[in-house]
Amino acid sequence: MNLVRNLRRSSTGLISRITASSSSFSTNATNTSHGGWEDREEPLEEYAPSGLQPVVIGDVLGSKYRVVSKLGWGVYSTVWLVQQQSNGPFAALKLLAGYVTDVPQLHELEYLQRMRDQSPTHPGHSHVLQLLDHFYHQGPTGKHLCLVTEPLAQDLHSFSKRWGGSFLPFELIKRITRQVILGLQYLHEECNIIHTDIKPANIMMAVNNDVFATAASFPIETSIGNSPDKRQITRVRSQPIPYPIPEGDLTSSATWKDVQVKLADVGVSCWADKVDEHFTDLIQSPGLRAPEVCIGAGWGKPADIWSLGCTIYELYLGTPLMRRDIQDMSVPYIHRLLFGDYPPDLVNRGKYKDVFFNDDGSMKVASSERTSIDVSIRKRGAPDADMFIDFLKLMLTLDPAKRASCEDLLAHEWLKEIDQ
Ligand SMILES: Nc1ncnc2c1ncn2[C@@H]1O[C@H](COP(=O)(O)OP(=O)(O)OP(=O)(O)O)[C@@H](O)[C@H]1O
Repeated sequence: MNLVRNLRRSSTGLISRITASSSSFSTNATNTSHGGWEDREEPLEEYAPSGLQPVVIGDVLGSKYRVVSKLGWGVYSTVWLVQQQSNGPFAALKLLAGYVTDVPQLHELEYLQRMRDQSPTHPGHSHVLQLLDHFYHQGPTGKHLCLVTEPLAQDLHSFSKRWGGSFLPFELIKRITRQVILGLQYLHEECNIIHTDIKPANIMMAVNNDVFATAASFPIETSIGNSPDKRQITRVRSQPIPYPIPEGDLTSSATWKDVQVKLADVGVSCWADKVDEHFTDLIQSPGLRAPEVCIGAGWGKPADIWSLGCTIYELYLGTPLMRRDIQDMSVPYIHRLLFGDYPPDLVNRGKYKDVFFNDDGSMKVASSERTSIDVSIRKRGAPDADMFIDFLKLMLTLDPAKRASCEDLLAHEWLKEIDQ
């Protein structure tokens, strides 16, 4: 049951992962049992048999990785900043819950191996998370897969929040967009992987080793609690690494020339030729869910392109296309409001068409209301707003057969002046 609950929560994003903001760096070490930050960390119930493995700062895992701080956590894992020797390079160690090893549909290790080894010279290779090592850790409650990857700084969701009410600069958005598309092209065309959960929180920013060295010197906050089987668990406050905003004119392309982002979290991805073996048809977070997924019409690589469109919209406007707490059932209605009627062919293929559509093909919640994303995009006042709208709509095309591929997107004029 726990497993099913976890799989379901992860696949639909019903639990939002809340990572500590950069302000966590200014906190002092404490040892409180209850308080604010603990509520935003992994629930103690996850430390059940076959669940998460408790970790203490200073632990050595895999005989050589010393735990320095905590980078974050997810529904399947906790993620730690580790170092092999003092002054040595840092790495991120994802310690997966014990039950993950028993789920045949979860192939995170295989995806990461494919991503590392398939085509290292492809321009998208440097825009996907890189695996460095892996091993199994035998703890008192079971065997845990540990994935050692390159360490990254904060994700684009938390980075955008740091800008408060201001928009991310256009030049930065273009650069990020091009890199994410390259990374996705690499996954789709070279690795044969469908990501299934493209969203700002799964795109992370790369920084050099010095940034981790500085971060490693900040105080750590911990708290003691009890697991369901009454073990004493030390929980550690997450300290994702804030991306250092460069000096200079933030509207200039040159200022952002070194920015590098990577597609991360292939935990619920699938092989493009084995979609049927994926553990759920209801992939993606509801607000970024493709029309074909919503109505059960079968999905493939184009579903990632839809989520990519939602992601880029969010980076451009600083606000998601749909509220994060949108209900599964409401999503097709919002699609209609924003983008018009679902194509009849698509509706006819939908396993759940009766949930949303009447026999005559009209939607059950009838509304003549329409709105357009164009207005809010133009309000940002970019000289090339129309070009951007055209670019975005190649991704936010209701019919998956007509949606752009990564290759189409990379050839679009909106990206033409970006060189990396
Ligand atoms: N390589 C990395 N470098 C830095 N931080 C990382 C890295 N990998 C993961 N994290 C942090 O750990 C968190 C959890 O990782 P990840 O999303 O891969 O786990 P998950 O268990 O698959 O979670 P979920 O499915 O809930 O997203 C991320 O949100 C991020 O904050």
